[in-house]
Amino acid sequence: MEFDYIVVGGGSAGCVLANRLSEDGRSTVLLLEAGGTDRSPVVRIPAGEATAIMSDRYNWKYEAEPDSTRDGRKDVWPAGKVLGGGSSINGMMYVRGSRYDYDNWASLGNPSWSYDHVLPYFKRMETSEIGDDAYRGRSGPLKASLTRVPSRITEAFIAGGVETGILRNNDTNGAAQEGIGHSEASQKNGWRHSTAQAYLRPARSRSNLCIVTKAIVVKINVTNSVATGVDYVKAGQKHTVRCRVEIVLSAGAMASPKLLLLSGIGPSDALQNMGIEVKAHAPGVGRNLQEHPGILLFQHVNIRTLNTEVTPLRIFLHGLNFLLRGRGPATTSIGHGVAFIRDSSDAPAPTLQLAFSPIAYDFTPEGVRLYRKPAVMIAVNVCRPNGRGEIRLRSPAPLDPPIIDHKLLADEGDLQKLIYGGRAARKIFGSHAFAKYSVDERLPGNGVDTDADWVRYIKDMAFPMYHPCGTCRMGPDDQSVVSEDLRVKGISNLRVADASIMPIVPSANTNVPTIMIAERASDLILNSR
Ligand SMILES: Cc1cc2nc3c(=O)[nH]c(=O)nc-3n(C[C@H](O)[C@H](O)[C@H](O)COP(=O)(O)OP(=O)(O)OC[C@H]3O[C@@H](n4cnc5c(N)ncnc54)[C@H](O)[C@@H]3O)c2cc1C
Repeated sequence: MEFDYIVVGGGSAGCVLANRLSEDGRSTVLLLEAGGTDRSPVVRIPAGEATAIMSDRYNWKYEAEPDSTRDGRKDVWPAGKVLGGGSSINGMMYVRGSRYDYDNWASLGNPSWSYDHVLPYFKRMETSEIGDDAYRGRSGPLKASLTRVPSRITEAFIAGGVETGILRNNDTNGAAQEGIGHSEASQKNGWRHSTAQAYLRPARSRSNLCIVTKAIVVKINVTNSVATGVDYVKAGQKHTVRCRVEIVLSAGAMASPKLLLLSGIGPSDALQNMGIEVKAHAPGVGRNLQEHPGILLFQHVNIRTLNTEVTPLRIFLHGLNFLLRGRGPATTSIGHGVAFIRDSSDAPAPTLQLAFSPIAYDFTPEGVRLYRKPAVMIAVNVCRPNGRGEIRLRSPAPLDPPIIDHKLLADEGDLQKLIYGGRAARKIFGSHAFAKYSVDERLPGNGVDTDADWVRYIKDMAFPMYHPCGTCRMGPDDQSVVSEDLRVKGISNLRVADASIMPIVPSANTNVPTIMIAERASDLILNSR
C-alpha cells in the first residue's frame, strides 16, 4: 500500500493533520493510531475523565524512573491511547500560553514561531465565546467553551484573587495572559471536544483519508536518508506501507522520540549500543524533556462541591441534565478558574499558573480518586521550569516502553517558585471573599508555614502536571532534532508535529499549543508540495 502522506499517531496533533492534509482532496492520507476509537461515554462525557485516565484501554500509563529529587518516587505519566490522544482523556483546560512563550521560541532561532506568527493559527483552530476578535477565533473547528456548571465558589476564588492583588482578566487567552478569571474548556454543548471530534469526525468520510486504529507503528523505514514508509503491527501481524510525499510523526512527547530512536535516528553511540543501524546521528533525540512541576492546595468548604454529587439520585439527575441540556456537573473540566502571576516583578511574563477546581480528588499511586467531603483545590505549577529530563530506549524491542528519566525538582529556582505560588494560593483561600466558604485547610495544612516546611511538603507532594514536551526540540543548533519547518534533520520526507517539538514548555496546559503546532505544520507541509 502507498499513500501521499502517512501520519503516525492520531492524537491531539495527528487528528488535525489527518483533516488538513486530506482537506483539498488532492492527496491520499493514512492515519495510523495505536489505540482504538473514542466511541465511549467515559471519553466523550467530561465527568468520565477520571475513569478514562484509570483505564489501560485509553492510557499508556508510562512508568518513569525513580526521581531522586523526590525521595525516589516513581510516577506514572499518563498519555492518551485512543483517537484524539491526550485530547480524549485530558482535563480539557483550554490555555494558549503567553505572547512571551512564542517570542521566546522565536528568539531561540525559530523566528517564524513568534507570537505574531502563531496567533493566526490559534485563531483559525477555535470558536471561542469570549474576548476580542483581534485575538480570538469565531469559526474554527474546536470549541472553547465557558463552564456549563457555574459555582459560587469559583466566583469567590476570582474575587479572592483580586483582593490579594491579582489583576482581573476576562480572557487569559487574549491580549495578555496575566491575571485571574474563568477558565475555558475544550467542550461543545457540554461534551468533550477532542481533536477526534473536532477535526477527525468531519473528515472521516473522505475517500482519500484512511484511518487505521489499533495499529502500532514500530519503525520508520529510511533508505539513503529518505523516509520511505513505516512498519506497523496490528493484531499481531506486521504491515509495511510506503509513502510518496511525507511522513509526519505525531506520536507525542514520549513515543515520537522513541520511534525515531527505533528507526536509527538519534545519538549514534546509544543506537550502536542497542544494535540499531544508525540512519542519522541526532544527539538531541529524547533529550530536553520538560514538564510542569505542580502542587495542590486543598481546602474543606461549607457548601456542596462537585465531588460530593455522586449519590445514585444525583447521578441520575445530573445525567438527565447533561443529556437534555448539556449542562451541570457531568460537564465539568478540571479547572474552572485560572490565574497567571509573577513571582518577581523582573520576570518578563507570568511565572506561575494557579488552576482552581470546585472538585477534589486524591492523587494516589493507583490514580485519581474522588474525595468524598466538600472541598476545592488549587493546583499551582511553574510556567517555564528549568528542570530537564530525557527519554531513552529500554531495549531495541519496539513494544517495550521507553525509559523516562526526569528529576522534577532538580532546579532550586523551580522549587522557590512553587513556594511562592503555594503561598499565593493560600492567600486566596484566606481572602475575605473566600473565607465565608472556608472550613479548614486539608493540604498542606497548618503545620506548613516556614520555607523549610514548604520544601518538605513540595518534595512529598509535587507531581508532573501531565504536560511532557520538548523531546524532539525544534531549533537551529546541533542538539535540536527538527528545523523551524519541523523537518527531521538529516532525513528527507520526515517531519515531527506534536508536543515533542516545543523548544520550551509554554505557560499553558499543552493541548491547545499542540493543536496550534499541528495547524501550522499542515500549512508548512502543503505549501512545500
Ligand atoms: C491525563 C491528562 C490530562 C491533561 N490535561 C490537560 C488539560 O486539561 N489541558 C491541556 O491543554 N492539556 C492537558 N494535557 C496535555 C495534553 O493533552 C497533551 O499535551 C496533548 O494531548 C499532546 O498532544 P500530542 O499530539 O503531542 O500527543 P498525544 O495526544 O498523546 O497523541 C499521540 C498519539 O499517538 C499514538 N501513538 C503513540 N505511539 C504510537 C505508535 N507507536 N503507533 C501509532 N500510534 C501511536 C497515541 O496513542 C496517541 O493517540 C493532559 C494530558 C493528560 C495525559
